[in-house]
Amino acid sequence: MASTLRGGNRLEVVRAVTTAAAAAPAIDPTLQDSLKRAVAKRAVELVKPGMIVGLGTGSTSSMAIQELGKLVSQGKLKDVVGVASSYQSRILARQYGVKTVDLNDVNVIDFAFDGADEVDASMNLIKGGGAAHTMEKVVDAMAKQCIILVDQSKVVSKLGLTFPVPVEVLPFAISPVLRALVGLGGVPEIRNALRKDGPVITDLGNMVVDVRFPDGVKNPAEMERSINMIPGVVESGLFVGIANTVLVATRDGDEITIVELADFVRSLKEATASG
Ligand SMILES: O=C(CO)[C@H](O)[C@H](O)COP(=O)(O)O
Repeated sequence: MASTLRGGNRLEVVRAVTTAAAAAPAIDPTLQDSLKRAVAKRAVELVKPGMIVGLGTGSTSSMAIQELGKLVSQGKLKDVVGVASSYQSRILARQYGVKTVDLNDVNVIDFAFDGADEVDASMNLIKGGGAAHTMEKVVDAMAKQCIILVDQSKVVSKLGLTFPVPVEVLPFAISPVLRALVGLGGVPEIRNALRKDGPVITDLGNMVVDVRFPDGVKNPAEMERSINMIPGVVESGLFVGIANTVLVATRDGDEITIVELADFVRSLKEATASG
């Protein structure tokens, strides 16, 4: 799968990959929605009848659940069941006619799709923009094949320069955890709800702390371990070694193209080298 990056698209992509500042959105929201829809459709083409499917959380995963529901209702995917990673994905699955089972009722998940907030060239991820990363990590890690769906603006050269690392924390332990995160070089901030006063409370009843790292995350595997070692931390939004495939939706002239991450990164480097 190859992608040719042209004109404004290339500049836009290069900016998304190299920028340290998040002042302006890296991508036009309408284009981003079209890219998300396209990659969501591609993901569900990979689902086979009889599969147990991990259902990610977020807008891209929501589109994939809708697309999955369409195929199920057309009778093209018999005996598919979903394992939800949040209330959002469970409710959507029900709404779109995808049966769900409890995670504890399955021994294996055949295939999981999920979104991400940032992806680096080694398929390390930042997740948790929707505060669902703890359950997502369990579902994604259990899958034989975990496929991550992103638009081009999510691909970065280094994690954490733009998006903070979300950390789910037991409310009981919030103060010591905040201090420990500072000790790791982070600038933590408790995430506040938008349409509720006070903090976001996750589906599991915990708080979320967004941790900024001024120079980005140097070693994602080490940082994931260090954060998860802090007593009171439930789970960090760094996902290392979980994704098997990352599909990137990119605009190619007037067309939307879906490419694998390695191809996307290669074409980006070629485009940058050729000026
Ligand atoms: O990790 C997540 C939720 O906790 C989402 O997958 C991530 O935030 C990406 O979301 P979107 O597809 O809406 O851009």
